[in-house]
Amino acid sequence: MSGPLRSGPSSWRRAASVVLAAGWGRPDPAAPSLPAAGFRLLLLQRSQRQGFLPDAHVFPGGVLDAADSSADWQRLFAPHLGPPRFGLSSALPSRAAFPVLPGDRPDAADSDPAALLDDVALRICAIREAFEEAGVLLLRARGAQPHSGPAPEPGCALAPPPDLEAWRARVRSDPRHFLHLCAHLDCTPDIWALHDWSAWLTPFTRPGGRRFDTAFFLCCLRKPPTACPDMAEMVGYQWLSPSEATESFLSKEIWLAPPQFYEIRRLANFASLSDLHKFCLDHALEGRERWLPITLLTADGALQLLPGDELYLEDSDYLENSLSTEKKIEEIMKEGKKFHRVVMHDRHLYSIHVTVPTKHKHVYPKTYVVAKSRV
Ligand SMILES: CC(C)(COP(=O)(O)O)[C@@H](O)C(=O)NCCC(=O)NCCSC(=O)CCC(=O)O
Ligand SMILES: Nc1ncnc2c1ncn2[C@@H]1O[C@H](COP(=O)(O)O)[C@@H](OP(=O)(O)O)[C@H]1O
Ligand SMILES: [Mg+2]
Repeated sequence: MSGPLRSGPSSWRRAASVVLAAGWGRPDPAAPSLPAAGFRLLLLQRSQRQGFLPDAHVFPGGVLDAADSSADWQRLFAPHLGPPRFGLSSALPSRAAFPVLPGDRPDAADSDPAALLDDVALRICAIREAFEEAGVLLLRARGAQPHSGPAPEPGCALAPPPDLEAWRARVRSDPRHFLHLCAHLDCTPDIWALHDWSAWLTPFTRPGGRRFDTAFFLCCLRKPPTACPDMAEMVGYQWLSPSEATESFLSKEIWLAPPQFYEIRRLANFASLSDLHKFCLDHALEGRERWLPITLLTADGALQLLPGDELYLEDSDYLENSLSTEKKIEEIMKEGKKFHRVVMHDRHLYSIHVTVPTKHKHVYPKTYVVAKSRV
């Protein structure tokens, strides 16, 4: 296996995404007032003109803007909820030491006492992006009974305002308008409905490639809100269950990048929306981990190695390099036992191998191997 050749440091963009899981299917006839049993996920189709992941299906999300941590939000959250956490439950213990990014900095609020904490600002970013990209408003009326900590039940998105398109154009041109929209609707971003879920760093693929440091939040909704892609950055959308999304990917109807595929397979562990929501409430994560997948190029495909895998190297050289081998995937898989990896046989054929125990009370996907006839 060959190792690193030095290349310059990437510039990292901080970003946030929200995985929207909405109740789907017929309610139980025995308990019609309860929400539907199953759930589907909102996947947005990126434009082919995007510089990064063109045409991919992704969860709503994008780059953190200074407006997301503006102290001006404090007035909107008042009088019930105040800084620093605005009623969010206590902070997760800080992340593992690896990897440290060149641009890692203290929480914005450490350097500017008026700025919002990253935990709050990243949630506002994900909620703003869901509005910009899908027209979905994850907002909460300011007059609603304040609750301390995460939302006890899955909620609903707010009905879009009649002048949705005008507002969306304003917010897209200047993210500061998102606060004005919230004030106009007498709402706050529903930061309590977004649960910490995961964090992914874009793996190194080539020098100068775009790199994101993305926080993923999970939000359960009782029913799917109307989604309306902006038809610029996003040109389509689908609500798909984890198994439907997997099938659509394998049959080449949609393309998913490995982190999205991993998250979809992780969500396949949950049989119902209430199981998923209960998991988010009961298993509030015990720690924050940010994963840097390391790419291992093989003779016939590639692997993305994740922390805990026996080939994973906690070495900062792999922030800017991949590994390579002349061996084939099958050979590499026969040699090992301790797996936490996504195997990329080709662009539409991934498998996931997990034999490591989970950390921080999270759940990992089950090993997912596609039938030999499809390989
Ligand atoms: C898509 C986002 C990076 C936001 O981008 P935007 O253009 O909207 O600002 C983000 O939502 C996201 O998905 N982040 C997850 C981490 C990430 O970077 N995922 C892509 C991984 S690319 C990869 O694995 C290479 C695989 C390949 O090209 O075959
Ligand atoms: N009409 C359009 N077609 C393609 N991409 C668009 C677009 N309008 C905006 N974008 C791109 O979408 C990205 C914005 O993503 P987000 O707000 O989710 O972070 C930006 O990419 P760049 O980062 O390449 O400029 C922006 O250029
Ligand atoms: Mg985006």
